[in-house]
This record gives sequence, structure tokens and C-alpha cells, in this order.
Amino acid sequence: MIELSNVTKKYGNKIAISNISFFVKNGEILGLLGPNGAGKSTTMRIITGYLAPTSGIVKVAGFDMAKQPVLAKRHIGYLPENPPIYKDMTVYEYLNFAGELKGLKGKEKARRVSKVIEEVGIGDVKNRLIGRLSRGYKQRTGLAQALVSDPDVLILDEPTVGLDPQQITEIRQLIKSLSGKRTVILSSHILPEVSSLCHRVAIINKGNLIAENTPQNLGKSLMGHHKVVIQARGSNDKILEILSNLSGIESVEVSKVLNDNLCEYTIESEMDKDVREQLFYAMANNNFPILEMRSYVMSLEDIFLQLVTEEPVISAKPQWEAGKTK
Ligand SMILES: Nc1ncnc2c1ncn2[C@@H]1O[C@H](COP(=O)(O)OP(=O)(O)OP(=O)(O)O)[C@@H](O)[C@H]1O
Repeated sequence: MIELSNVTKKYGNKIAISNISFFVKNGEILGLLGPNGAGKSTTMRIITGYLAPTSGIVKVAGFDMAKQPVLAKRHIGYLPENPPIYKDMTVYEYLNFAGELKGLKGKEKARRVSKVIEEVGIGDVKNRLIGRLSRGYKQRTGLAQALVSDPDVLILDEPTVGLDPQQITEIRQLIKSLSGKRTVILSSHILPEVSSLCHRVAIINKGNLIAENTPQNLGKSLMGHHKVVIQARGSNDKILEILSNLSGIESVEVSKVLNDNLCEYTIESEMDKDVREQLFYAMANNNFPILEMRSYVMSLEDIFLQLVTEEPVISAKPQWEAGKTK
């Protein structure tokens, strides 16, 4: 339904997104996840045809956005980060206006406006001025605007930003109920949001697509680590050799050099392997004293942080802390 092939966007000399490719199937919800400035809004604006890419191809419902923009755009409803709502109009007037902009007329327009008012649950406020609405209702009105032409593709840029927790839950439920027959791309910098709402997640950092998978597979492939950090005294090479040879160990690295003969080591093992005891005996048998040992479990947030900072996360919650929330 939506296809991006090698899409790059430069603002002057600055590369905002670089060589991004992905495909979103009919009826799927894809989450674009990334920290501020990662390139999410730029990607979304390009998909909607609002911005032209510097290079690459975007297709929506089989139509090339550069060659057949009118046909491609007909399939899209877009809720930008700052929705284009007019504070001095009532909800009803505004949705009629938005319908006209999308080419709706007469009875069809009236039918669609009534339908979206019902769909997003804003019947009670339809005669109120938009400027007087709560943020939650403003966001619903923005969503109604995106839906008024009954598009089969919805592009939602940070749809829950600035809402209170109750409104966030409601908007998430609404988005879930709108999907199914529609294909949805939504952006967020909140990992639990995309993992609870989306079938697939594309993680963007500094303009690059760094991971793309189902939330479950992202979790499985990246979360399956147990991390132990030790401070140990002795020959660095020898300690690295001993640690690497323990069973169930996936990686060992020196994470801090404290002085000539004292280092901190970060050891990752498979999720179901607790290596602490064998680690203790292996080091003791070789006369390398362990001065400190800490054990961590990585949460999904830690994984996201690791992906976007490209650094090992050793600030993850200690195991006893993590255990409280899992
Ligand atoms: N019009 C512009 N001119 C120059 N640089 C821009 C422009 N718009 C965005 N950028 C830059 O491109 C990069 C990507 O921005 P973009 O807004 O797409 O990121 P984002 O992931 O949506 O971030 P946010 O969550 O903060 O909106 C950023 O470094 C931003 O400063």
C-alpha cells in the first residue's frame, strides 16, 4: 500500500533522511519511532506529498507520488504534528470546510462530515468553537479532518503529543479502532506507544532506518540479553579470555579502565542464563578478585536507547529493580 525506495531528503547541505526504504501492507499499522530530530516528520511529509524527496521513490496505493500526485494524495488522510485547525470555527464548520478542500460537495459532504463526527466521538462538541476545546477534543477534530474524505491511508504525526494520560489512552483506542480497513503510519518517540499500537516498528535515528520489525521480534532479538557488570583486578587479556570462554556468554567488553590493573567488564549472556556463579568461580580459580558485581535486565526502553545512542546501555535498571516492574 505504501512503498518507499531509497528516499533521501536534504535541506541545503543537511541530510534529514538518508536512503530510507520500507513497505507497509494493506491494513497494517506501522510505527515510526525515533528521538527528536530523527527525521520522522520529514519522512511523513514526503509520504503525503507535502515535501518532495531529494531522491528516491514514494508510492501510495500503486501511484508514484512524483508522477501521479493527485491520484496518490486521494488515498491519504494526514494529521500533522500541529493540526491545521481554525480556532474561530466550530467543529462542524471546520469539518465542512476540510471536506470542501478535499473536493467533497453537497449530500456526500454532509454524509461524510456526520460519519467522521460519529467515528471520532465528537458529536457532543460539534457546535463548539475549536479554540474552546480541550487538547484531546482538538486532536480528535484534527483526526476527523484527516478522515473526512474516507482515505484508506492515514498518516499521523505524533498523535498523542501534549495530551494528558486519559486523553492518550482514548486517542490510542481511537487509532486502533480506525485501523483494520485502513493502512496507518504513525510517528512517536515513545516506545511503549508504538509497541502497543503497531504491527511493525521502523526505528529512525539521525535520518537512517536502523531497525524494522514486529515489536515482538525486536524485543526477542534485542531483549534476549542479560547483562552483568563486574570490577575485577588482574591481567586484562587473561580476564577477557576467561570470561569469553564461559558457557552462555555472548559478548564481553572492557567498559571502563579504572587503573592499570583494575577494569570494569560488561558481560552479556543469553536471557535465560544466569552466569554469575560460574563467573565468580572462574575468576576465583584464576586468582582474579572481583571487587564488585552488578546484574541487569534490559527493558525495551533500554534497547531503544542502545539503538539510538549506539552505546552499550549500562544504566539499565539493576535486576532487582527491573524485577519489580516486570
Ligand atoms: N525546513 C527545514 N530546514 C532545515 N532543516 C530542517 C527542516 N526541517 C527539519 N530539519 C532538520 O531535519 C532533521 C529531521 O527533522 P524532522 O522534523 O523530520 O525530525 P523528527 O524526527 O520529526 O523530530 P521531532 O520529533 O522533533 O519533530 C532535523 O535535524 C531538523 O533540524
